[in-house]
Amino acid sequence: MTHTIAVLGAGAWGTALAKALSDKGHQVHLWSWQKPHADAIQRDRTNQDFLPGFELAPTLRATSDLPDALGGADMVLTAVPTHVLREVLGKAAPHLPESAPILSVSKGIEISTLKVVSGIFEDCVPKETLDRVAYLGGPSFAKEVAAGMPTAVVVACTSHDVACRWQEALATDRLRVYTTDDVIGIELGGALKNVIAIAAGVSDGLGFGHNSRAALITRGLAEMTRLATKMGAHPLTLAGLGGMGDLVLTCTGDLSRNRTVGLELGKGRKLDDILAGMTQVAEGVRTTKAAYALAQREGCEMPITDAMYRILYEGQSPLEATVELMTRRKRAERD
Ligand SMILES: NC(=O)C1=CN([C@@H]2O[C@H](COP(=O)(O)OP(=O)(O)OC[C@H]3O[C@@H](n4cnc5c(N)ncnc54)[C@H](O)[C@@H]3O)[C@@H](O)[C@H]2O)C=CC1
Ligand SMILES: O=C(CO)COP(=O)(O)O
Repeated sequence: MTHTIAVLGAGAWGTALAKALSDKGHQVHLWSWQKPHADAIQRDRTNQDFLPGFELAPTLRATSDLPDALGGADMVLTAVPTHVLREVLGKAAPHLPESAPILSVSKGIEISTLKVVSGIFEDCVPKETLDRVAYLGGPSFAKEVAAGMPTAVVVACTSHDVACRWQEALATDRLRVYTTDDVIGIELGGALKNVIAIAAGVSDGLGFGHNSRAALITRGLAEMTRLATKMGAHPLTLAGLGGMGDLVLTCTGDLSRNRTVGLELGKGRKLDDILAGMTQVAEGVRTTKAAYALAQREGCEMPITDAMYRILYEGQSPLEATVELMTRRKRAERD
């Protein structure tokens, strides 16, 4: 069965998913907030700014008019950076098609409220819409999905029916889609791994080796799991695609924007300079601030996140942060 799907957000991930959906036969309306960008996609049949090199199907229609993008859609996918989601949902809410399943693919935590994406949805859409909203997680670089490389993701939703509808809409022989009801687990896994990915990049940028990176991945997963389970997640979710899977991908894969930020920091560049040279979002930079505050609120020890906070927001040198991390109080592994 094919659908008309509005994809709100024409960055790398929104475009890769829009491409996957339209290649599968769905009618896709891809919304960019900037008219020249939408016009260029519509004219060139590619997204030169965020996902160059991939041809988009003739059935995909790009627009910068939000009501037009949502008009006639029976499914809606949101793919904008977390810090603009509230603004985009505010504008989209009056035009959301009744009873359409919604899928958010953002991975972050809002700094001003410490809310994950489901919390932002709670504030922005009518209550009766909420059980139609699903959340996507898992190791999935946009470029590899666009290139048709086998990828496995997870759709989390409180409604099994909605999760299955997205599973059905997205799945192909190159995109395997699992379902889960653990929304908070998938959301926190996807957001917190970005912080650890920056740390792994810092480690590599400092010239450290595989031992250091493996330690960061493993102890990163431990602190991600500590916070997520405290907030209601199932521990096995964090060991799955949306936790461990995405963590390994972004801590080791050179396509990761978060890991790239870390690499440059480790080499001694300043955060502002690094960000000024980037056109794409590295969610982990903002998420570090939010996760640091969230850990304090929840009384949860997150030493790698704390170290990243000191590097990103207090100007501590990566080397000094490393020494502090390595010499913190001695403890048992499973504490
Ligand atoms: N790129 C990837 O491989 C993956 C990304 N994600 C997540 O998806 C979300 C989106 O990421 P990407 O598409 O990669 O980001 P991106 O940096 O490639 O694109 C961001 C898009 O948001 C738009 N934008 C900026 N300000 C806006 C505003 N005020 N209103 C509306 N749109 C605005 C930009 O013009 C751009 O089209 C993030 O939360 C990211 O963590 C999740 C999985 C994979
Ligand atoms: O979340 C991602 C892949 O699953 C993308 O990671 P980056 O945002 O670090 O590129």
